[in-house]
Amino acid sequence: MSKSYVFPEGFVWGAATAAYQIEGSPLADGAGPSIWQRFAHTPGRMLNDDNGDIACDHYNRFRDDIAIMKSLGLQSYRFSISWSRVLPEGKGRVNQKGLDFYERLVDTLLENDIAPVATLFHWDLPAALDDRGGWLNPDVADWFGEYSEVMFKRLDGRIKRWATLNEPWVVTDGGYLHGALAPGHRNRFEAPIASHHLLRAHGKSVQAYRAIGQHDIGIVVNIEPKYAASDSAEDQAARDRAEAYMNRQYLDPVFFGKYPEQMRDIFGEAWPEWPQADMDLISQPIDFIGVNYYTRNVTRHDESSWPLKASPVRQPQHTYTETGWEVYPQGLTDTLTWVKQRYGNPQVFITENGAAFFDPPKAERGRVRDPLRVSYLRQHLRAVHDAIDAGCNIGGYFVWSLLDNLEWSLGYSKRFGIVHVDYQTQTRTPKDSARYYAGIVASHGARL
Ligand SMILES: OC[C@@H]1[C@@H](O)[C@H](O)[C@@H](O)c2[nH]c(CCc3ccccc3)c[n+]21
Repeated sequence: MSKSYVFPEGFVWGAATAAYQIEGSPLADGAGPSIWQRFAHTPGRMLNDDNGDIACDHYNRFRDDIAIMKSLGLQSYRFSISWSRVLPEGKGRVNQKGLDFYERLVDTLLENDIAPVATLFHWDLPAALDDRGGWLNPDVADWFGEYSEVMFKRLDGRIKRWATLNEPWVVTDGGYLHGALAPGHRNRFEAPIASHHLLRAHGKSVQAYRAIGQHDIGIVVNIEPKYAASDSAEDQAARDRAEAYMNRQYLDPVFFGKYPEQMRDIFGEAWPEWPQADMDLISQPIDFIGVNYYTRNVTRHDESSWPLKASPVRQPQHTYTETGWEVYPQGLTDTLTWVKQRYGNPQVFITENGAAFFDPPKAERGRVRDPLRVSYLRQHLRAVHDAIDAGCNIGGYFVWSLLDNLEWSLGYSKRFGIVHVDYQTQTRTPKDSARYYAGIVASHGARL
């Protein structure tokens, strides 16, 4: 007898996007540049010299995109707010037209019975703040608190679920340690400082919310479960370091008020000591966490890898996506039960889960067949249900992504959308996976 995959009453079905990846018009209506607008116009940083000047033109087409969400039966939509649209210099003067865009977006979502979930920071730091040191300047926490307050005052109540940061790990590892993402630094001493200031900024935003907000606030982290490649002590230690570095470096401070002990092993002299007052600010209570899950990592000790001394071991028995990620749905169940067990079963939303497989640049007679993505979604939604059966407190699921969009420095080469975008005509075409997902939503999982 196969089990029923009907999800609990109130489980929320949604899709996710981010501002710089879909909006286009980055400087319209008084918006200031972000570090991603600057990075994307820096020769050599972006595949095919792609940039977000147009992207999915969502800034102009958001009503059509909301109509698509409605047609799919989505109950919620996770998007991010471009800080420099609202505060062109990152602080001080508010650009009302920038705020107006997000107000129109939110009101149109509500008119269509779609609950907005807003991420305040999804990597696009105002360039004016980067000129002042960005995440390396301790004042950035106050700047983020000020921006948060502007947004809470204008939209709290219509937005009932706020996320402060999207994936501080990626911001630090990509933007300050390895340099593949904006602002493109490669500095072992900067990375821990950026991480800490990101978490302090999270804390200032939560503090601001507790003073004026009436609903829920949390943080979104990417979790990639680590599995030792062998029983050897060095592979186990490598796994522990990798788990501390990616999966615990942010959640341990938020939930326990302290960093994993492995951080000093990893960064050595580059790992500072921080005051307890900072850890108290970082670890004030939140209402939920967003978990972004894509893949797992089978980890071995690797003396040559920097700074982790750990490397992934490829798993040829499994399918890999266009971004080189192993399809491993059990890793999502393992991630959710790990969060439950380690952090006391907090409310979790899967705020991103999805895959890039090859999709054609144009639809064929109004159709885009994406069987691998349909299979990916089925397997991972079943994995979520298994975690709920194991007692995990899961509030909902947001597929990444609603639309094909700008995959950061990989440009438009990777398509994660359940809705296809023809970048030459801006035509949207729901893929087979969108129809599949709509059926899951309509049956609340019964058709899984
Ligand atoms: O790469 C797909 C998406 C991005 O388009 C989103 O903006 C971003 O939030 C996002 N994060 C991740 C996970 C990052 C990650 C994957 C695997 C290993 C380490 C980190 C995947 N994605």
